[in-house]
Amino acid sequence: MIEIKELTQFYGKKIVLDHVNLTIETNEICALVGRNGAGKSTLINSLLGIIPVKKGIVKINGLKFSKRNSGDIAFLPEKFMLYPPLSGLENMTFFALASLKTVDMVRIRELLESVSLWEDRHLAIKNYSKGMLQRLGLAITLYQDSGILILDEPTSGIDPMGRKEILQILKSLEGKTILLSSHHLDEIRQLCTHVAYLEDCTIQKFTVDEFLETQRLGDNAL
Ligand SMILES: Nc1ncnc2c1ncn2[C@@H]1O[C@H](COP(=O)(O)OP(=O)(O)OP(=O)(O)O)[C@@H](O)[C@H]1O
Repeated sequence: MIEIKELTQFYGKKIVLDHVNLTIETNEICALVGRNGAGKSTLINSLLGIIPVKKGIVKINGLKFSKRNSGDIAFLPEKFMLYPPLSGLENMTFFALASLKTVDMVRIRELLESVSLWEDRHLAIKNYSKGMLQRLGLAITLYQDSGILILDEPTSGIDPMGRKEILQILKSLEGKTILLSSHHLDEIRQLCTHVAYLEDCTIQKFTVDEFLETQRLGDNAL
C-alpha cells in the first residue's frame, strides 16, 4: 500500500506538489497522469526516497523511508542501463546478484519465460528490439518480488504489439500495488483500475471510468 499525506515538494521557491494526498491499495493499478512538468517525476522520486520528503508523509506498507528495506519497492525507470554486449540472461543474472545478492535460476527462468524471452536468453541485448529490452527490464524489476511496483512509462516508444505484451504481463500480476506513469488513454483503459491526475500541484484520484468520463467532457487533457 502506498500512502501520501499532505506532501509538499518544492525546488527553491517553486512549489511542485502542494499538500498532495494519494492512497493506492493492494491490487490497484493506478496510472499517474499529468502534462509535462506537472510533477510526476517529483512524486515518483519522493516515493523512492530519491528526493527527501520536505513536508508531509510518504509511507510504503505503513513504513516511512527511514524504516524501509531496499527491496520494498521495485522501480522500472523509463530509461534503464543494461550491458549491450551481454546476453539477456547475463544481464538478468547480474542485476539479480546486484539487487538481492542471490541468483535463483528457477525464478530467472520463470520470469524470462513470462516475458517471452527465454528462447532469446543467449542473444546479446545489443540485438534486442526496444520491446524486448523493455520486457527484459520488466523481468529484472519483477525479480525483486516487491509488493510495490513503480513503472515510469513502461510502454514508451514500443509498437502496439509490444505494448500489448507488456500490458498482458502487468495484468497477470496479483497482490501488487502498482503506480505507472502513462500518456496513453487506451493503455489506461485496458490495464488500470484508477487514475491519479496531477494538475496545478495537486492530485485527484479517479476510477478509470470516472476519469474517462472527464475526458469525454473535455475537462482534462493528457
Ligand atoms: N532539480 C530541479 N530543480 C529545479 N526545478 C526542477 C527540478 N526538477 C524538476 N523541476 C521542475 O519541477 C517541475 C516538475 O518537474 P517533474 O520532472 O517532476 O515533472 P514531470 O511531470 O515528471 O515532467 P515530464 O512529463 O516532462 O517528465 C517542472 O517545472 C520542472 O522544471
